[in-house]
Amino acid sequence: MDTLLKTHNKLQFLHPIHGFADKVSTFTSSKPQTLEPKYSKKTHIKLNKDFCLKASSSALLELVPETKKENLEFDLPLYDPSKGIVVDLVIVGGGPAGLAVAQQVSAAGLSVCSIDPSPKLIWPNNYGVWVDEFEAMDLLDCLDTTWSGAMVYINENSTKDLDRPYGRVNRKQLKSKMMQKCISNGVKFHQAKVVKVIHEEYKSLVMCNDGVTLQASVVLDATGFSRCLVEYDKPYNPGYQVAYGILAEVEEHPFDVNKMVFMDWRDSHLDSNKELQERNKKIPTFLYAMPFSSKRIFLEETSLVARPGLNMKEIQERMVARLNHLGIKVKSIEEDEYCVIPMGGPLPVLPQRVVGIGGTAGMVHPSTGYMVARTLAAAPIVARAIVEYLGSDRGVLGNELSARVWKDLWPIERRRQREFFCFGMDILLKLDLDSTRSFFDAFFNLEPRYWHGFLSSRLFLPELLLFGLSLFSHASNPIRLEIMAKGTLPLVNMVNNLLQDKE
Ligand SMILES: CC(C)=CCC/C(C)=C/C=C/C(C)=C/C=C/C(C)=C/C=C/C=C(C)/C=C/C=C(C)/C=C/C=C(\C)CCC=C(C)C
Repeated sequence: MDTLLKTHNKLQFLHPIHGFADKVSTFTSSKPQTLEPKYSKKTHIKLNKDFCLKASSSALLELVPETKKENLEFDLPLYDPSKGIVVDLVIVGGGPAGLAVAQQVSAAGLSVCSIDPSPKLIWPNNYGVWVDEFEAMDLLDCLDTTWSGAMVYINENSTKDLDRPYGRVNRKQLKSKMMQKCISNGVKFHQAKVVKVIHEEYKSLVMCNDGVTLQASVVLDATGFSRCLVEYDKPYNPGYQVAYGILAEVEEHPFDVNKMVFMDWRDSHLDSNKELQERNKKIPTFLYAMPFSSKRIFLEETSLVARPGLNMKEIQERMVARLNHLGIKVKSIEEDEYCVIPMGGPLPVLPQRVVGIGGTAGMVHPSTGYMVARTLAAAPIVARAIVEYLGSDRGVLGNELSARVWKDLWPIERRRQREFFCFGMDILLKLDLDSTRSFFDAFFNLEPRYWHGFLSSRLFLPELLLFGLSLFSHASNPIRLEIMAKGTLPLVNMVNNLLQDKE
């Protein structure tokens, strides 16, 4: 993980592992002040048998072990700078997005070099996806746990039982699988950070912090939210998803191990702390949980989206209060994670010479913060475009080639879809706890094709309009009024943006 990007509302915004991007810009760490991301696995700290968290987040943080970075055991074929050859594609960032494109472009016989400061490091964070999304990409073997469905707790009296299987990504398996394919296809690796790119008419020079310069026909920026090379020309004003999560061994927990907890909006744990409760009513957080067994569970207190992002300490306090209330006694913590995910905001300049994918290319779902599945599904589109244009004898190179790849990545239908998702995010930003509950009550009452399609970016503008109308018709009168009052300006903005965006 590279550099501190910016400090915002006391939160530290870090690069994700280069290019890794669903629930991203996140890091696993033992202490919130730490700027370097850390990764810990199975380094439990064992506690007294009857230790129980008291109402303080510092007690929780004390359980977090010192972290160790875990690397994959691969002998990487290294790029040889002495040869001075022009490679077809240089990919900056070795996250899922970057490796997926590397794997697919190299499979077509083109030369590819992947640049990353830690190419063997296992990606941090617990990534969740809907099982059907990974099944469609033949990646079921990269899920280590699946649940037959998911629960949404709207409030103390109302729940939704979502009949859609959910899974946790096995990040080690996913990365190993991609690396193996890259290696057997002849991808070369260079361990460094990129500091600058200079473009000539038909090739680009990629300069690294170790003094090495690579020459490439195409450069792909897959560095996640660091937006290392891709340029933006509009003010950056995203919402922020902020979350704190722990993978813990507990004495017991109240959740069904066959269902993951997608959202728990209950707030009775804050009854005895009126100040926290008031703040939670204005900017609510929910619990997201993956119960692996009756004694091992991943728990994450999450602010869906806020601008500015919610303070991390506040989130930790809310989490501790919730765990106490639920009677969850944490015995040890395997790892923890801090997540700060920018959502929405403008797209990069389209087109531009450097090509992008993932967070750097605006691919986080603006209403949910999810990205892995969408990015992995976009990788073949980028790879196919690069192979088609670069491999053709039509002489498509330089700016023209990049423009065509960008067009394939962000065709008009996808840009319109994103506008609608940003409109959704603008509404979410304005909802307090009560309205958020009513909103999701209506959302999860929709026909599955609507809510599945919305969350998995499978609906395009005409269907999204039907989705919006259907949500409106399922909503209670107060939330309809709220959508009209708070959604009018975002709706006008969306319509303006849609009208201005020409093919
Ligand atoms: C990194 C890691 C590992 C982590 C991170 C953290 C977490 C855990 C996270 C989680 C998350 C989640 C769970 C999320 C979820 C989300 C969701 C569900 C979302 C949803 C959303 C929705 C929406 C936004 C919707 C919207 C709608 C609308 C806008 C509508 C409207 C309507 C109207 C206005 C009416 C009229 C009509 C038309 C327009 C046509």
